[in-house]
Amino acid sequence: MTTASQTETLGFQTETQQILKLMIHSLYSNKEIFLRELISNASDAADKLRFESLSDSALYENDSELKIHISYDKDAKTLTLRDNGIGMNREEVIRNIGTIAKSGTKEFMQSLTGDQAKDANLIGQFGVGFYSAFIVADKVTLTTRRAGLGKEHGVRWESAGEGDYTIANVECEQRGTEITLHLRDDETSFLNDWQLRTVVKKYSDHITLPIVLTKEDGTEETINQASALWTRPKSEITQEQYDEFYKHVAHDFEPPLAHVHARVEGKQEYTQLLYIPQRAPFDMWDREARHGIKLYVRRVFIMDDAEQLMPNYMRFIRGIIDTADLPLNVSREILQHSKDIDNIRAANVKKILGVLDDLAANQAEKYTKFWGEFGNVMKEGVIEDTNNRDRIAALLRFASTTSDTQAVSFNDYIARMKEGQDKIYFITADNLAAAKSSPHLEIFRKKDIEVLLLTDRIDEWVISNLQEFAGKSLQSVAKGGLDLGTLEDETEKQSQAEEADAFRELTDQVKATLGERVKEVRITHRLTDSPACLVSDTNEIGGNMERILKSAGQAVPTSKPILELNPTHPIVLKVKAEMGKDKFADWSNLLFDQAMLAEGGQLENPAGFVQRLNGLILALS
Ligand SMILES: Nc1ncnc2c1ncn2[C@@H]1O[C@H](COP(=O)(O)OP(=O)(O)OP(=O)(O)O)[C@@H](O)[C@H]1O
Repeated sequence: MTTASQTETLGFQTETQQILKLMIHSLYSNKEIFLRELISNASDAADKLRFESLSDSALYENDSELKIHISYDKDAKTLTLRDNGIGMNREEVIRNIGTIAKSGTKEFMQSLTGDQAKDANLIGQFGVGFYSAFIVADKVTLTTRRAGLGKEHGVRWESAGEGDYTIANVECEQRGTEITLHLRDDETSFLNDWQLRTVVKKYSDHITLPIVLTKEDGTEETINQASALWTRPKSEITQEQYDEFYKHVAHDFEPPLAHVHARVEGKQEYTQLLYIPQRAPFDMWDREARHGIKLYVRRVFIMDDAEQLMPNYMRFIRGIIDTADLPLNVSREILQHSKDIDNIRAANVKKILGVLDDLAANQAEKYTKFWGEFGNVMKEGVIEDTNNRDRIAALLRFASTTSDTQAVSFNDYIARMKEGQDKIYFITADNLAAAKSSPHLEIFRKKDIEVLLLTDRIDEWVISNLQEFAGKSLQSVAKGGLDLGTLEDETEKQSQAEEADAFRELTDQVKATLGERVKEVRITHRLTDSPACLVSDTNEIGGNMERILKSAGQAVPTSKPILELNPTHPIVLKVKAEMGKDKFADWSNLLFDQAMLAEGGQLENPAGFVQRLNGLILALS
């Protein structure tokens, strides 16, 4: 039980201390942002109060004019921010202020390099929030009372930002949170009307609540516009204001990559202000990741992370939707079954795809950055969003035999197709090096036909969901018989048929030797440099997919590969000459094993392979 004034000294989590230290060092050159962060929190606290009051208006305690106050005391060298928002109870203070409890904290700590410039970027991305106060203050006192609790339930938290903090229960007349920064001796330049006005204007003009400064002469002045940014006409909003608003809603430190702002009128009425971040958040692959955007109903904040407003594959989009069509008491459950919300989500997706189309067409550098950060998530869209599949497919970028980076679109590929080529060729592999050196590419190199190199795990699913693009079917170069259609002339086809006959006895005998390890053995002309390769049947899942599924612990139907031999390769000719002799079985197995290794597979019996290899080397020498 807590008694009034119960004082405790508690230690920060280890991570909190480390992050704090790093933050103070790395953000020092940009120290004024602490004001933005504290104002942003105060504004969120007001939003939360407004929302909770919808179902319990007593929470306003006869004080419904929500505001943020800034005042300072030159003699005491203190700067104070006060809000009459939701406030916190003791437990909430310990949980929210005493820890940096975020998903991704561990990943974040691991990603630190020790290089200050690099880490400064990362810390901004991670989110600095309340702790940025310690950039300029050597002591911070936070006094707060949660709306609806009696005045004896106030809490005072105090810390010098080193190892620990104290927390005590105090009487607190006013609901909300007051934060006093005891500024370091060299940070007193903030104790100045002009300086405060300038910084607030720069970073926090978009804040919907009035920010009231008590000036040196004791008079008060509202120093921001205090109207919701998204309700202002686009022509009156500067890029900088859009950027600062983004930082507030996204808790990001860097400006966004792009935004879209639109008002929809007619049957439904709503405003969209959506942003594409520059960088993927740390928790993008975390199941618990933040997802969705802020929902407002007629400018009243309703909820954060309204995941119904964005499909999963656009979970990195931040921003707000303000609608006139929902009741103020709308809940997450209602959102799940709302036709209005479905329509807004569909419209959001269209808007974001529109922005991406535009970046891809007109701002290549930005699009490349986007793809690097979010490409793998966008690929989920091909699987998830059948309505927009073709549009998303056009936004995909791949590595190919002409590009080591993921920069080739299907349209680029099609534009470079050879005369007579009617398929989009690709290969899937575990990594780029394996894809590039795959024997399956040899004939394509020889004929100068581009092949897409797909090395992300999700690519297998993307391809099987797409099947074709713009009427051109997607063809794995490692599946089925090689059919280059009109890319081959009649004489080539003729000589291939003749070779298949000439090698029939060999292929039959290799098949007899390998038995159950292979489905079939045949002659191929897809190889120029390698003696052999494995392919899978058209309807089977393929080696790469099989390995992915196995490593994910899934039961995989066993499919036997087809062994193809290169009739012009000296080793194959050597094996042909060995027919009927002692070493023939060793040679046959060797061909199979090396083909398996070349495609990134694993041998069932590696020691047996080495023994055979050594035996053959010795026999040759
Ligand atoms: N003025 C305030 N009133 C009420 N609660 C607050 C206030 N300031 C902070 N909090 C609480 O403390 C939490 C932590 O704040 P902090 O600024 O460190 O992180 P954040 O705002 O959640 O995220 P970020 O660090 O990305 O900005 C907030 O989520 C909120 O619950």
